[in-house]
Amino acid sequence: MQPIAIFSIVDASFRRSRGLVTIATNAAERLRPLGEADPGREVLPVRILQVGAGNFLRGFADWMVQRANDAGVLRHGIAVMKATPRPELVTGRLTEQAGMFHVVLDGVRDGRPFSETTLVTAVQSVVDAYREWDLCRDLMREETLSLVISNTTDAGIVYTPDDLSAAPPASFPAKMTALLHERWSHFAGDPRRGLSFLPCELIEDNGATLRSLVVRHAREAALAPQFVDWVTEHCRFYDTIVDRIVPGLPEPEAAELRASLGFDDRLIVRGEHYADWAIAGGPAIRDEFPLDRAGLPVRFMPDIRPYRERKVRILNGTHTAMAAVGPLLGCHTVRDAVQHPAVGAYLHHLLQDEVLPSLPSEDPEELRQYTTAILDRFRNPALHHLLADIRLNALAKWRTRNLPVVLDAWSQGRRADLGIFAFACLLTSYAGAFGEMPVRDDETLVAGLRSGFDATHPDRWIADFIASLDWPELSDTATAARLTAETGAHVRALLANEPAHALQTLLAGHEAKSP
Ligand SMILES: NC(=O)c1ccc[n+]([C@@H]2O[C@H](COP(=O)([O-])OP(=O)(O)OC[C@H]3O[C@@H](n4cnc5c(N)ncnc54)[C@H](O)[C@@H]3O)[C@@H](O)[C@H]2O)c1
Ligand SMILES: O=P(O)(O)OC[C@@H](O)[C@@H](O)[C@H](O)[C@H](O)CO
Repeated sequence: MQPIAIFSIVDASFRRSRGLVTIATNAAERLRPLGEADPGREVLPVRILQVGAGNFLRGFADWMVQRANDAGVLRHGIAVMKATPRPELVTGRLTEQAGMFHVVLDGVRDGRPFSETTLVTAVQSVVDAYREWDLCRDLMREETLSLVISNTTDAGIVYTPDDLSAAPPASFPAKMTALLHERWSHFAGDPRRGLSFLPCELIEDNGATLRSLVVRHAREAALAPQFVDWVTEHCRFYDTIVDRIVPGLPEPEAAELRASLGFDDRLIVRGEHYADWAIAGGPAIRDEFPLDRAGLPVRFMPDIRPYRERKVRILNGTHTAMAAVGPLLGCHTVRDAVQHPAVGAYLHHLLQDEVLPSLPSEDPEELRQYTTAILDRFRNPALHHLLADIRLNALAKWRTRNLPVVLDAWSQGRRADLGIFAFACLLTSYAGAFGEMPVRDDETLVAGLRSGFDATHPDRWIADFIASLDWPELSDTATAARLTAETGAHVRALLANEPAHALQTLLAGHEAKSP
């Protein structure tokens, strides 16, 4: 077995070592503070496997681990695994930068601009599942390893038939199954070597779903029943819900930040100061990963489902709606949308009249304050959160974040015109009704929308599109018919007038009906 190699700034040569790391020889130069001495970086035991190294994990989980390490609460090194086959700059840069990068948190505190910068040095190694699968397997033989943190987007925790003997298996759950099997074999089923999974994907029951997929892959591959028992009894899969807005950082702004920091850091991530990590677990995970004891915003609780639902419906659902409606009225960023007179009013009514009534709460005032705080976060002057980025895969997001609000409203005898208006905006703009806008969504669905589009007879087009959706929520004929009819009405209004006019008319009618 190859030993795990680590980045160390103390090792100024950053030579390629025998183990997990490919290290650029000039990494120390690239990250050294201009004119300052080598900070003398500590070598940490690798306790965390991190799957993915996107903006969010860097600005949230890595930031938390770093803060807890700095506070002396943890001494955790992170091994990052690149788990997608496509070429990607981030992990390459991470290797070049010896695993280090800056997290800049910007916002307003006590009415004044507030900014805080953290240099993350916790990442000790980077492995590529597609080029270095053997090294990923070696990592599983490390005694110190105890946690797996992932963010593979909403598309990562899914079942597809897979080959566990491939190098690597294709899907994230199948990769985890193969790696866990390696660990189980190496440690001869030792119960103490089970791992704790903290998935950050925003899907419902993320931990439980990942566990069920690992067990399914193990059974389908006819792995030993003792392995399945070890997974279910000695590995722990926690449901978690994460919250921190971490938009991508476009190059002109990134260059400014690099200049102001004095580091040639190509992986700077910028986000808001607010953060919340709710983990469905008790004393065991809290003792294993006591981030809260370092003053970090992490909560351990028996059931996170209510928190997840309100966060996804209020924050992410509002993001999805504004990303559908805002660009049609000239808004480019989240702040543009909340500050736009008509779009802002639309979002206010969407939240007050459709989203909040869909969320049962013992403390409505607390829920209102939570909502107000989210709208304030959307106004953060330091962040330029592009609606175009949030529109990525917006059809699936509307389905998981907005459609449940619509269906709850209907089942409670209320209307949900505003949520459906967002769907109509999405469909018409994807079809090209308002000129060419960049579309990054399910290619089959978008092709269907475009080929069938008929501005003069939109009803048939909408009916065909909704009938083509393989969404179990619409399997009931009456529900599908109602969504078709109501979306069709909004589409006709959008096509007959400018979107701004359609929105004004919708709001005027809505306000007239509101109590
Ligand atoms: N950025 C935020 O503000 C924020 C906040 C909370 C949650 N999230 C969630 O994070 C995700 C987006 O992350 P980001 O903003 O860091 O984007 P990003 O594009 O920077 O990173 C996405 C990461 O996911 C990895 N990935 C994608 N598909 C994968 C797969 N099938 N298997 C393994 N890895 C896979 C990519 O390699 C990359 O590392 C979304 O699902 C979002 O809901 C983002
Ligand atoms: O990242 P997405 O594309 O799934 O969703 C866009 C935003 O709604 C999301 O990233 C939020 O900023 C985040 O969930 C805040 O915690």
